[in-house]
Amino acid sequence: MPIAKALTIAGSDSGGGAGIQADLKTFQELDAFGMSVITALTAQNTLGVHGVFPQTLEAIEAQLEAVLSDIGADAVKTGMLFSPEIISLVAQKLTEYKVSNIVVDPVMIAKGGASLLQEEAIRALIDDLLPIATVITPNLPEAAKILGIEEMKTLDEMKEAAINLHKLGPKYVVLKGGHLMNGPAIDLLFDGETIYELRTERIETTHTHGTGCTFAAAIAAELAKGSSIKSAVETAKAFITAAITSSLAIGGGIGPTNHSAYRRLREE
Ligand SMILES: Nc1ncnc2c1ncn2[C@@H]1O[C@H](COP(=O)(O)OP(=O)(O)O)[C@@H](O)[C@H]1O
Ligand SMILES: Cc1ncc(COP(=O)(O)OP(=O)(O)O)c(N)n1
Repeated sequence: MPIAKALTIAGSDSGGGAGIQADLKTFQELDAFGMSVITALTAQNTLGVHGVFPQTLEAIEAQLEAVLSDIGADAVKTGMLFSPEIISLVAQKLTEYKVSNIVVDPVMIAKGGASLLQEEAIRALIDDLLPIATVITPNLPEAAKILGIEEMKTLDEMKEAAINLHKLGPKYVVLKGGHLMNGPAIDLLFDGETIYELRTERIETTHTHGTGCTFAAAIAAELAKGSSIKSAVETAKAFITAAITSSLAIGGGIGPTNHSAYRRLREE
C-alpha cells in the first residue's frame, strides 16, 4: 500500500510542543509521511512566545511549489498563517493543485496570549480559506472571533456556533470545547446534518501546550490514510486524550503533550 502523505503549512515552534514540530511528530506517530511549509518562525518555549518572524511570500510559495509539484499531498493541515497575504497565497496554491483533504486549524492566539494571526487576516481566513476547507477545527475563542459573537459558555451555544460556522463554507466543522470551564472535554462534529458529540473526562493538568495543533494534525493524518471524517476525528480525539494524559512537565511553564503516548497505549 502506498504511504499516506500529509503536509503541514504552519509556524515553527522552537520549543517543539506546537506548530510544525507538533504536526510532524503526530504525522509520524500515525504512520503518515510528513512534509512541511513554514510560514513563520517563532522563538517560543513553555513560558510563551518571545518573537515572531514571518517568512517572505517568496519563501512560502517556493516551499509550496516544491512539495506540491513533485510529491503531492493526500491531506494538508494549516496552522499559523499570520497575515492576509499568506492566507491568500496558501488558498490559491491549494486550489491550483486541487488538494482534496484540507484541515484548517484557524490558529489566532497562543495559550500565553501572543498573537499568531494579524487582526486584519480574519477576513481573508473567512473569504479565502474556509470555503475550500474540508474541515475546520476552531477552539471556542477562535470560533467566536470568526462569527463576531461573544465566546460560548454552554453546549447549546456551541451547537448553534457549529451550525453557523458550517454556513461559511467548510464541508465539516469540528468545534473544540477544550476552553469550556469545568466538566468534560466536549468537541462537536457537524457534517451539515447531524451534530456528533465527542466527550472525554477533563484531564487535570496545566501541560496542554500544542493540543489544538496536535488534534488537527491527527485528523489530517487519518484523512490522508483514507479514513472517513467521523473515524478521523474519533482517532484524533483518542490521540490527543492520550497525549494530554501523559503530558510532559518540561520547562518552567505550560509543558507540551506527549506525542508517543497513543502508540505506546496501543502497543501495550
Ligand atoms: N484538559 C483537557 N482534558 C481533556 N481534553 C482536553 C483538555 N484540554 C483540551 N482538550 C482537548 O484537546 C483538543 C484541543 O482543544 P483545545 O485545547 O480547545 O484547542 P486549542 O489548543 O486550539 O486551544 C480538543 O479535543 C479538546 O477537547
Ligand atoms: C507556531 C505555533 N503555532 C500554533 C500555536 C498554537 O498552538 P495550539 O495548539 O493552539 O496550542 P497553544 O499554543 O494554544 O498551547 C503555537 N503556540 N505556535
